Amino acid sequence: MAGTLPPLNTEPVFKKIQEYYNAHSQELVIKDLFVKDPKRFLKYSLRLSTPKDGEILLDYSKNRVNEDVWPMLLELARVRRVAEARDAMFCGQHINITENRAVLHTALRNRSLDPVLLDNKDVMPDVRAELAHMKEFTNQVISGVWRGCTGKQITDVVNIGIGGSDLGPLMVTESLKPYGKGLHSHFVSNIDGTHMAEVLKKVCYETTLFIIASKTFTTQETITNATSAKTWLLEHAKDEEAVAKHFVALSTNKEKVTAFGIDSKNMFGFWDWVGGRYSLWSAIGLSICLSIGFENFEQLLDGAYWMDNHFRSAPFEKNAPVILALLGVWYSNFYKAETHALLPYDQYLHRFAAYFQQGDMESNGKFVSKSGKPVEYSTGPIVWGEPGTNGQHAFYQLIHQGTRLIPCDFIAPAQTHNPIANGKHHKILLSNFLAQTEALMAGKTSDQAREELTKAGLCGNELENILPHKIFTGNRPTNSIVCKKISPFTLGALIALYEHKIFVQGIIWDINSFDQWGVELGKQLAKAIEPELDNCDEISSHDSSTNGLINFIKANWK
Ligand SMILES: O=P(O)(O)OC[C@H]1O[C@H](O)[C@H](O)[C@@H](O)[C@@H]1O
Repeated sequence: MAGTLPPLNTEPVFKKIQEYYNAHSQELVIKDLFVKDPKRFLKYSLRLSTPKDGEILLDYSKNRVNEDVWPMLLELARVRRVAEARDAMFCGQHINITENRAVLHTALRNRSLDPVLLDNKDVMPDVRAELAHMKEFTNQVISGVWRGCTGKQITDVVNIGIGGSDLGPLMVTESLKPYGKGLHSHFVSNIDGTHMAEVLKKVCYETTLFIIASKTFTTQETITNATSAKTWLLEHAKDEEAVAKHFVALSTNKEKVTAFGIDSKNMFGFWDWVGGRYSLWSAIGLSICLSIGFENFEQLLDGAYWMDNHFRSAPFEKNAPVILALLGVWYSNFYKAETHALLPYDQYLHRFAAYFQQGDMESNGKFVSKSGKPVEYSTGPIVWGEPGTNGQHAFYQLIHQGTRLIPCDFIAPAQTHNPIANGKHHKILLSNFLAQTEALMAGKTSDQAREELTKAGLCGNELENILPHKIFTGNRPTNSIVCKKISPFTLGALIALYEHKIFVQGIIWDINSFDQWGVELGKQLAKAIEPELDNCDEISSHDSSTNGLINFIKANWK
């Protein structure tokens, strides 16, 4: 395993980058860099030649990097021993040190015949057996061989899970809707009874399959929702035997699944070396299989596997996850950017940013290094975003003219699945995709704004008063990722690209990207509060704010 790293800010190359930033950051004006170097696009873009569904283009030329700083950033990845850490992950070392676990979601999409050894045992036979089980079940449900308790074919699938057991399947199912095989997919995650109640209004017990997705099978929201779904089914079916036809479980915890009343024959397993937020490639992907069919799920795995190999083999200067990671480090640690926006120009990708909010923020939202010492630099950014062009009419104002620097990734497919109105919609969508990164980079100078206002007939005080509001400082950095179309293969590759970006950043920041202790405290306190909501007694055991809130709720809930 890679040895201990010194604090990032003490690395000589980090200090060199800091010095460079202090002396030269004002000179890094992206539009000027393009003027100076006609080959800039070629130098700072990467065409990923995938074997299926076309190339993927990563254009990172609209960033505040030049030939001085970029090699130093690449050097930073080397001195932080990213390659060694990457190999340790792929080779099954226990890199999740606080839980003493390997991190092997890449084995789930290992499409080669090579073994993947974990503590000297090949995990691949178990992985393949689980995939075979998923395939068999998926085909049975889609073809109508698997039937509900009254003999009717399944028409609706309800995935009950939360966090990693919800966001991945939901995002992929939405992203790949054009590949749907006819079943209706629903997702219930929130403990708020409204989520379950609204889904139950839409489905019929005879034709609905509930998938209870939970790595631990102890998550309060999921178990409560699953219990309510079971009660609902039994109220209608009036037969305990119905559970076996309408409930399956996806989990690592056989004991708890059986205790819940789901037969282990109807359980799809995975392992503690699959992190929740990296689990869509495992049995947790069953709702994806049921939506798009098993062959398409395999394509998703193929795409991710292709990206895994790219990450493992490409030199850093041509390695897409490493490039994205280094740009993120540059803006987070030197420009002190707080956030990173993911902006897909594809309506099907409308949950992409939400998915990577968990992927990134749960992985890299850490304040201590692997050795347990507080870090003296910022780690994971706030990740957010909405699909274009909706975002343009909402929050892009701040990206263009606000006081904060917000690095953005723009993602678009050249082809749409829905070329309605003779492709007009997609042409407008792509024009906006292209215009935004150009506008963010180029901005609008005072002279340009003045000229426009003059042409519009303004002059004197009227012109001078409005002028400052019309200026765009520009120089706002973006990456553009373009693929041919959003296919299962391409999506698999895109997801793996971001997973590995997050991994590389975690290594550079020397944090454990694979635990999530930060979500525990709130759960503990909620457990303590729950019994206090059982009666109308006035509560005084907390701080006065929490007491006040509890007592207000109690006074108003009836
Ligand atoms: O799959 P489960 O065990 O039900 O866990 C669901 C989710 O809950 C936890 O609180 C974690 O923060 C997530 O990483 C996890 O994905």
